[in-house]
Amino acid sequence: MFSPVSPCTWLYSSFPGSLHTPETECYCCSFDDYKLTTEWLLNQTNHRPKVAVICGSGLGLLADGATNKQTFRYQDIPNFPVSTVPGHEGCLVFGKIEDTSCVFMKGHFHLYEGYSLCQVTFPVRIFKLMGVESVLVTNASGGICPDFKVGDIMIIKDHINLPGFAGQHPLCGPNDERFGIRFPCMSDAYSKDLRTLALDVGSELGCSHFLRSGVYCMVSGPNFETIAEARMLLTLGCDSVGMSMVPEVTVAKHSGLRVLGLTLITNKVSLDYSREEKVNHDEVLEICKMRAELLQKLVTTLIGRCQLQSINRH
Ligand SMILES: O=P(O)(O)O[C@H]1O[C@H](CO)[C@@H](O)[C@H]1O
Ligand code: HPA
Repeated sequence: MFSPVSPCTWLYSSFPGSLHTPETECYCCSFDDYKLTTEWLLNQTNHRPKVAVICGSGLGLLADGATNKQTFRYQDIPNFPVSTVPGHEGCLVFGKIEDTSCVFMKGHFHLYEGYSLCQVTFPVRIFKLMGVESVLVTNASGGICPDFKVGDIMIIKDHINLPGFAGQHPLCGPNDERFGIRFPCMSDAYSKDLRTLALDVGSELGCSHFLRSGVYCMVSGPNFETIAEARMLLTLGCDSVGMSMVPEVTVAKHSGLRVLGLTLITNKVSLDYSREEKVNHDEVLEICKMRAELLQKLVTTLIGRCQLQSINRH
C-alpha cells in the first residue's frame, strides 16, 4: 500500500475498499485512499496550499518562482502514481508565491502511460482535501487554429473531451457525493474571472501579441494526429490539441475548484499532406524550455494578483 507504484502494478493491485477487480478492469480509488495520502502529506509539511499548479511537459520550471520550498518525490508519496514521460520530473513542490501557499506538480499523468483516469486525476482530489481552492493547469499542445504560431500561449476557454465521448471519463463509476454531484455542469469549467485576470496580467507583461484564447481538445495519444484527424478537429472547432489536462480539469470542477488552463503551442499540427515537417516530443520540450521563464513570470504574477483580488476565496 505504501510502496512506490508503477502504472501497471498500481492498475492491477487491489486496495482495501477499492472497486477494482481484474475481471471488470474498473478501477476507482476509495475515499480512504485519498484520505490516507492527504493525511500523510499534511503530516509531512506545514504548508497549507490554496493554489495548485499542474506543470505539463517541460514546464516544471514554473515551481522555481516559489520560496520556502519543500519537495516530495512522487515515488515516496503513498498511493501516488509516478511519472514515466521525459520532461515530467515527478515531484510535488510546496512553496509560497508572495503570501499565497501553493503546491506544484512537476509532471502529471496520462492515459497513454497506462494509468487509469482515476490515477491520472488522483492528485486533484488530494489537493481538494488539503484545502486548495484554485487549480492552474498548464501543458503543451499542437496548434490547430491556422492563426496560431509556435510559442503562443492559449488561455483555455473550453475543452472537448474526446476520450470522454468513448466512455474514458474520470467521473464514470459510482459517484462520491463528498467530492461533488453525479451530473456536474461543465459549461463554465474555466473560471471567467481567472481568464480575464490572465489576459490583464499577460498584457501588463507585454505578452498580448502571443496570448490567445481558445478551445483545447484532448486525445488519448500517444501518437500525434494524422492529417485527417487534424482536419476533423479543426472542423469540430478545436484550436489546439494535446493528450492531457481535461481529466484533471473535469475532476477539479466536479469538486468545486476554480480552474485556469494555459496551454503552450509547441508545434503547428499538420493539416496539409504536402507539409514536410514532422512533430516530435523533443521539439515540444525545446519550445517549452524557450517559453518557460515567461510562463513562470505569468504564473507567479497571476498567483500574486489572485491573492490581492481575493479570487481564491469563494
Ligand atoms: O500535455 P503535456 O503533458 O504537457 O504534454 C504534451 O506533450 C506530449 C507530447 O509531446 C504529450 O504528453 C502531450 O500531452
Ligand atoms: O501536436 C500535438 N498533438 C497532441 N499532443 C501534443 N502535445 C504537444 N503537441 C501536440
